[in-house]
Amino acid sequence: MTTFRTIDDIERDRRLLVRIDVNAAVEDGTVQDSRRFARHAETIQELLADDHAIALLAHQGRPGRDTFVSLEQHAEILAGHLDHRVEFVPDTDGDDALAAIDDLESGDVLLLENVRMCDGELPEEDPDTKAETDLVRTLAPEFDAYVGDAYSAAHRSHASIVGFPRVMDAYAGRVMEQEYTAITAIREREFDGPVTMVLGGTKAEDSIPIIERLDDTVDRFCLGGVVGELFLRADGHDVGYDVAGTSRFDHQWETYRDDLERILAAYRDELFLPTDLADEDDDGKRREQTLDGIRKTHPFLDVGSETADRYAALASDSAAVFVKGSLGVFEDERFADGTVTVVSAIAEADCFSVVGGGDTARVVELYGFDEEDFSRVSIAGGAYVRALTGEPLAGIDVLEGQH
Ligand SMILES: Nc1ncnc2c1ncn2[C@@H]1O[C@H](COP(=O)(O)OP(=O)(O)OP(=O)(O)O)[C@@H](O)[C@H]1O
Ligand SMILES: O=C(O)[C@H](O)COP(=O)(O)O
Repeated sequence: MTTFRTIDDIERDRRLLVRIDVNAAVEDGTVQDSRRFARHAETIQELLADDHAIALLAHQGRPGRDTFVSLEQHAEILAGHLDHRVEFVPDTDGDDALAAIDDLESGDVLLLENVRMCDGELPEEDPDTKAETDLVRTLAPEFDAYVGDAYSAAHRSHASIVGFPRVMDAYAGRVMEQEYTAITAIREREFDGPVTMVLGGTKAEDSIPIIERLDDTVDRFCLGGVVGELFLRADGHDVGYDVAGTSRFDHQWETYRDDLERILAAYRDELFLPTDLADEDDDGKRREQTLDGIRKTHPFLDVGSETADRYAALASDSAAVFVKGSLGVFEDERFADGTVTVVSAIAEADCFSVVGGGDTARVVELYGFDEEDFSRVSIAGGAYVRALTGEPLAGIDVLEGQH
């Protein structure tokens, strides 16, 4: 249930400042992934149908990283998804930006330069402080209303997320509304049957609080990926440590060993661990090993087929399934079987389903799944984890504060 106003509540033909999140993987200066563009295009199409004049605010990367680039190419990619011109202005809140905003007419779409190039944007501060930044003070008077559509950045208390709603009428865009509804379902909905979470990926720091805080809601956690191996190590198996130059395990083990062992003991009935794992043999082929007498000599890159089938059966027999993190390195086809088998079972099952995680949700696109077969394929990463663990999202709180 949403507790904020949405774009359905905006009168037609207004001047709107719309915060989207098209932050993407960037290699050698070039954007690699367009999922977020496609989603925000849906919100923008709806706004265009209502004759609004639209200026878009977004970020890419962070200062000091090589993904911190101009949004010029983002405007082109977005225009492709919209099938509508998107004017790019290489300025965010200076004279050039104000001149372009002044020229905005109904049906126009303008993308301002990377908002993280503005001094006031980034430090995490409370909404009232962010409302005092030059960015907010300069741009807010130019518009009738603000639309917050950047759910995947809603965990950041940045000026463009929390500052504008303090001083303007603010509404949630479709992405914000849909992601919020799907993800908060895990806490707010009663499901008529078991709730399963596929919990993999690389980060113990994400998985530990998810298990602890969703203990009452989730009946089975199917563990895999680096996280699964760390739990296997906690269970006394000879896996879950770095070999062959990897550096994913030992530092996490040192940091989280006590938590992993404690959680395994406390929630053993709900935790499902891999019973076989896959690695690469000397000929570069996939090789599977069961846990009996297992010794890690190569990096394991997927769960084995016995584990995948077991998890798929659990997913098929669930009223709801949430995916956070993959069961293996699905980007390499040889090690996609675990994740793809389970995601296929979810797609076929008649259950409420959310596939999320910044990297993991790519599996849907990469392996040709139909998004319609899931209740939601989330485009959020950090915000997804925070929402699952029940932490407030600053960008949602400010929208709710308007109600
Ligand atoms: N056994 C493994 N060894 C190395 N990497 C793995 C393994 N299993 C899964 N991964 C990697 O985990 C990644 C997905 O999990 P990640 O921890 O990045 O979580 P996410 O929720 O998808 O993303 P994020 O938290 O960054 O938004 C994939 O890119 C995959 O290659
Ligand atoms: O990609 C994301 O998760 C969001 O855009 C937030 O980006 P950040 O982690 O750089 O704040």
